[in-house]
Amino acid sequence: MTGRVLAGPGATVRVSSPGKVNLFLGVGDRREDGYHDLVTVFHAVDLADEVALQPADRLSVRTHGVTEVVPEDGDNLAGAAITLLAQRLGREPAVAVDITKRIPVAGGMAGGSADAAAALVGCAALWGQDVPRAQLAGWAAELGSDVPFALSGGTALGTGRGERLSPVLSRAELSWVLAPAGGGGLSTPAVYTELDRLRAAGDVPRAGEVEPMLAALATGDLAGIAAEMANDLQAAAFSLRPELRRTLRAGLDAGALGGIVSGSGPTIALLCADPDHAARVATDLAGSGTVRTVRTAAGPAPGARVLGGRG
Ligand SMILES: C[C@@](CO)(OP(=O)(O)O)[C@H](O)COP(=O)(O)OP(=O)(O)OC[C@H]1O[C@@H](n2ccc(N)nc2=O)[C@H](O)[C@@H]1O
Ligand SMILES: Nc1ncnc2c1ncn2[C@@H]1O[C@H](COP(=O)(O)OP(=O)(O)O)[C@@H](O)[C@H]1O
Repeated sequence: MTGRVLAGPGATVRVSSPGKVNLFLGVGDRREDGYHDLVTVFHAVDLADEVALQPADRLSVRTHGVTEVVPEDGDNLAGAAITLLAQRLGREPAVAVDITKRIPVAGGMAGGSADAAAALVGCAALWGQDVPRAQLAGWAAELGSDVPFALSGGTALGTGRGERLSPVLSRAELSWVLAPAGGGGLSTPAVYTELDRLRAAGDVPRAGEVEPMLAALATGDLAGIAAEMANDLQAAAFSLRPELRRTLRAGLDAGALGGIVSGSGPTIALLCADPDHAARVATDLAGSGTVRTVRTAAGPAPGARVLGGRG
């Protein structure tokens, strides 16, 4: 159940919600409904957005901390989440939302999904509604394939279009260097479409089986995790953004254990041995001239959760 929060007039509920890296992303062929069946290992990282919600006369959504164009109000995924929740609970979506964005926009790290999950959890708390987690996860899946995982966080196996989750036993604490590529984000549908095009044009290697990754996670075998990282969307992201190859190469040359395009990209995620190693790789990569910004992060991180700061 979500926690019951008795929010008085003017109260603010703050929620932290994580970005993700797909440690493994196997993509099937395009389905009749336009989606692709996935076998993916989601891994939440502590690069998180913070979403503040307050009672108001009407729905409004503002974002801070990004230069990219992010839709506001009902077109923002957080606004869409509040509209859906209000409908289901028979209420007015009268909430002012303020999002501090840290997750790169359109970066393949599911930042919009994180904000949608935060809005669901935060609004339920603001309205003092005990919504069972399974109910919330069902509504999350209506908002987007990645939204249920942003609710759960941790490390999880995703199937279906990514919305069906099962727990993954993981003993690994992972240290990351994240390099959001310059030149703006990549559109998720465009990357899936490019993969379909590449597959129709020739033989594109597929990610293989997920079991070796699950085994490496279960034993906390960092070298095994690095070796088993795979992403079927990577070839499509490289095709649309060829310079990503250079960033990945520079990260590996800087000593990362392994590297991958995160989801549909263009963020490059580099696995490191520990936080100190990540800091060294980040410094080297920043000096390589192949990226504009570099961040470090750690996982697994918890899913969307109320921080409790109200008043
Ligand atoms: C690629 C992934 C990997 O985790 O993440 P991102 O790179 O976006 O973070 C996800 O599959 C993105 O999930 P999400 O961004 O929630 O996608 P949705 O809103 O559900 O769908 C947007 C569009 O992406 C395509 N899509 C999405 C999921 C899926 N399993 N197959 C698809 O083909 C479809 O064209 C769909 O219309
Ligand atoms: N709260 C939000 N944060 C970021 N992007 C959003 C949000 N709401 C809607 N969007 C739209 O969704 C698109 C994909 O955003 P995002 O979730 O950051 O990327 P990705 O799908 O690559 O993980 C953005 O280009 C933006 O137009």
